[in-house]
Amino acid sequence: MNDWVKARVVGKHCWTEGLYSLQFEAPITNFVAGQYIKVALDIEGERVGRPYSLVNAPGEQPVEIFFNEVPQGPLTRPLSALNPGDTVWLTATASGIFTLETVQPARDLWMLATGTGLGVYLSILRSPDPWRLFERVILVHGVRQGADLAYSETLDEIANRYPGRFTRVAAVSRESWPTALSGRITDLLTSGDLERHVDLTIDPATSHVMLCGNSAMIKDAKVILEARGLVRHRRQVPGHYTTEQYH
Ligand SMILES: Cc1cc2nc3c(=O)[nH]c(=O)nc-3n(C[C@H](O)[C@H](O)[C@H](O)COP(=O)(O)OP(=O)(O)OC[C@H]3O[C@@H](n4cnc5c(N)ncnc54)[C@H](O)[C@@H]3O)c2cc1C
Repeated sequence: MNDWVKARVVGKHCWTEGLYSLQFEAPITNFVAGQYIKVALDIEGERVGRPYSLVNAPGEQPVEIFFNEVPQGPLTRPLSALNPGDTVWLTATASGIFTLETVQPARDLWMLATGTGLGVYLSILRSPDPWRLFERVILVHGVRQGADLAYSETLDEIANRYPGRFTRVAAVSRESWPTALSGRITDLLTSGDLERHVDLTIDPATSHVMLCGNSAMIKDAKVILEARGLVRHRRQVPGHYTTEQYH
């Protein structure tokens, strides 16, 4: 059973066609960075809910999600039509284990995201956790078009707050973009271009890798990482990479 609470939309941002952030006034503060809530609307008499990572840090308001419209998706089309003042249902309790809670400290934390998978890392980056556990944090955001590179001001602020410790890499796969590497994250891993660009190597002795986004990226990245000796992290058996699959 979901513990639904009614929440009011207090902010909306459209980054580019079909790519949105929504902010809610809701009593959800007690969560671990990296967790998600469910967001629901009553559509034709039925409550349609889907999980969304929290973008805000624990204790910060407003509650925020980052999502893209999915053609024929039952929820995202009506969700993107909401405006400040409208109401939605949210689960009051956040869930999920894609957090840094059980991860062993290492030198480098690599956060690899495709599309809206960026959102979960914003919450983690805004929390004290990565800065307590890792010396260097490398965020890699893979998108199809340069216009999909959302939250750049937020990422600039984080870079300014942690000089020399935070590196952010954009990878754009379907067009050439001035500030980005060209290609998919997995291809840039295979070619070595990503690590050459950052001047760091993903290695089980020094790295923890988080993977968030679509199933193809996660499946291919797992193969690449395991070939290099990284093993999946589990609560009871610490390893080197963790995953959160959105679709
Ligand atoms: C733990 C978890 C956290 C998630 N967090 C986020 C988040 O922060 N932001 C976000 O945008 N989505 C997130 N998702 C996906 C989200 O829950 C919905 O599936 C998505 O927003 C589409 O909802 P829908 O009802 O319109 O379509 P659905 O009925 O959910 O899906 C319709 C079809 O679209 C595919 N699909 C789902 N999401 C996408 C996508 N983003 N792009 C392309 N195809 C997709 C599904 O695999 C399915 O085939 C998360 C999923 C999980 C499991």
